[in-house]
Amino acid sequence: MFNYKIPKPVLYSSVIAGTFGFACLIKEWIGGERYPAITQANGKVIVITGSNTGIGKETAWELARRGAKVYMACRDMKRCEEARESIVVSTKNKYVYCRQCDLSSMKSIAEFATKFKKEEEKLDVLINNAGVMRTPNSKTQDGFEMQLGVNHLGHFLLTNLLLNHLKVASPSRIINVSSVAHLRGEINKEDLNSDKSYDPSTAYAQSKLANVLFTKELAKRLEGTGVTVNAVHPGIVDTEIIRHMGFFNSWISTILIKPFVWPFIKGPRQGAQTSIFLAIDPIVEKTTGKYFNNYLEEEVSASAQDTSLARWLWLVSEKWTKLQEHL
Ligand SMILES: NC(=O)c1ccc[n+]([C@@H]2O[C@H](COP(=O)([O-])OP(=O)(O)OC[C@H]3O[C@@H](n4cnc5c(N)ncnc54)[C@H](O)[C@@H]3O)[C@@H](O)[C@H]2O)c1
Repeated sequence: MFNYKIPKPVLYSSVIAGTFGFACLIKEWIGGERYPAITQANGKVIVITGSNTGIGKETAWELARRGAKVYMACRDMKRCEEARESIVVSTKNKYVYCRQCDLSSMKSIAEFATKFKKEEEKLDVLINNAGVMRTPNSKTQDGFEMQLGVNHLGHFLLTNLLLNHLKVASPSRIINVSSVAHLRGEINKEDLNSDKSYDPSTAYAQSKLANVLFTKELAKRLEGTGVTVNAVHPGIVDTEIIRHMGFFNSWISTILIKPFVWPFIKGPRQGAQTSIFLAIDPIVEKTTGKYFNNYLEEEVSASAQDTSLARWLWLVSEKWTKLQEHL
């Protein structure tokens, strides 16, 4: 009889390596397939908000790799420049630019749009990606609740200011990065700006529902122009979005919780794939007013399908952002 005992160090390291390998396989499976490399973006002018980190940075990298001229519309110019340099070096595409655009300031958004329109004659793709989550109770420079202001109102104004340039490039596309969190969102008509009471999680869900309602209403208003607009849930992605989430952003969580959840959450590159697909794939050139997750169209919540609510939100957003004065 064969009587060979596996030495303990060998046994333990095999178990660890096997478990790690299995975790990697789960992560790849959860992350989904990478968008296939055939579609190029040469000659396309693309604006991506919040593209110095996370999903936005990976979206910028991939579209630059495919030949697009990418404008990184960011709040923090130092971090934007660092990200831009790394993208230019690794993609060898020098047509990647940093431009200041703080979505918590209507003035900054208007300045960005004016400058962009002087620099470019058309815009092929606008990716409204920037976002904040569960911020402490705070207001933007114009007095909007921070999450509603940055995630929805800022993008509402930016998109409207760039619409003519998108029409010039028609067929062209807008992608709004929303979230599965919209499913539990409600639009609080009595206290949209959370002035009377504030809950960080409720305000985030409201802002992400606003992204879907904006997508639906804008798609209607753009019928016949060749400009499409779709929303996306990127998945649960390991990014800096948790920066305001106390314990989950602490070193204790990094040591005790992250190793166990790591296989089940996407990396930023994986989280960017559906945005990239919606930005350039020919198959969705005419698709508009839809919500996607992992390349597939998905149902949205009942509130997100409420057309009169979408119209109400549009009118309020138009008024609050003083859109007509900016046009
Ligand atoms: N990470 C997730 O699990 C997840 C899930 C669902 C949806 N999302 C959405 O994905 C988008 C990207 O988030 P992420 O996960 O990459 O997070 P992230 O924090 O890494 O990136 C967000 C980006 O938005 C920028 N930003 C924040 N405030 C801004 C402002 N005032 N002006 C301009 N830019 C600003 C940040 O600087 C950053 O570049 C967000 O809209 C988020 O709501 C993320």
